[in-house]
Amino acid sequence: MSFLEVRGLSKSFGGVRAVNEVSLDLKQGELLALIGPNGAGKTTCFNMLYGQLKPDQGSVKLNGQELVGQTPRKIWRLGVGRTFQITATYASMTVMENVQMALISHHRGIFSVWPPASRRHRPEAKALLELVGMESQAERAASVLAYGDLKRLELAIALAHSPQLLLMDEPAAGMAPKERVGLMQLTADIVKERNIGVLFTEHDMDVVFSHAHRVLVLNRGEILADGSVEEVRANPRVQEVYLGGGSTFGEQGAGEEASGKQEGLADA
Ligand SMILES: Nc1ncnc2c1ncn2[C@@H]1O[C@H](COP(=O)(O)OP(=O)(O)OP(=O)(O)O)[C@@H](O)[C@H]1O
Repeated sequence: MSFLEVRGLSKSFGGVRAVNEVSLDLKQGELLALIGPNGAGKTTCFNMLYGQLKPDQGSVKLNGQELVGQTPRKIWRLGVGRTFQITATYASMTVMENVQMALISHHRGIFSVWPPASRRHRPEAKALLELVGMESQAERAASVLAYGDLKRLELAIALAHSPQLLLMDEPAAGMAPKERVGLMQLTADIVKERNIGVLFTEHDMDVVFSHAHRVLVLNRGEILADGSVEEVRANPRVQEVYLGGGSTFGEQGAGEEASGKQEGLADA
């Protein structure tokens, strides 16, 4: 059963209809990709789901509770986490301290002098670092981490709040191909193990086709297709939007020529 129900979400900026009557459902344990060409409305959708942007109309229900009109803080409290394209960590703190701070916030801790933050929630923080494969780097400063490790740390921070729904904004952007596969496999494992729902945007089609359980295609603010990887790949309208109708998703390298920012449209 769907725990996230989005109905008729719309947003205009002046004369631009950025998102038009978008509806979607997400189940627990599902990894749903939201894809579309540049300017399709993906970020606008994410910002509305997370309360950073007020929709002109529509509804976003998490377990039946309306999120539209709530602040991002309240939405976060209700169980929605988000990771961003630009990782948000405290550079001067260690990896462990970053996760501890997130746990203090989750447990509504007060930043009192005693006990010091460095002693709080250590076992829980350690378990989260183990989950994302970062336990060996726990005492390193976040500032010296490789980009891929920063993304893993960001995931641990987002999970510290035990979200039911995780919104991931281009999680694999800027990563080397091997790191991308590793991060997405980790995300897929976490989705399964914790039975959470993940909605992610992505321009790298290899990442989408290898890991998404279902794919939603946006074009000019409207949903063009919603289905399994196989259904979406075979959809002529999707191929038209991405590749100008001149090729298919299965053809090596076709995507880069036709769609600028889109990457890796070869067979996943
Ligand atoms: N704050 C804003 N003010 C005016 N227009 C905006 C604003 N935010 C987005 N838009 C417009 O809304 C449309 C959808 O933009 P959005 O950023 O949601 O697309 P996107 O699919 O996330 O694109 P990209 O893949 O390039 O990040 C675009 O035409 C964009 O120019």
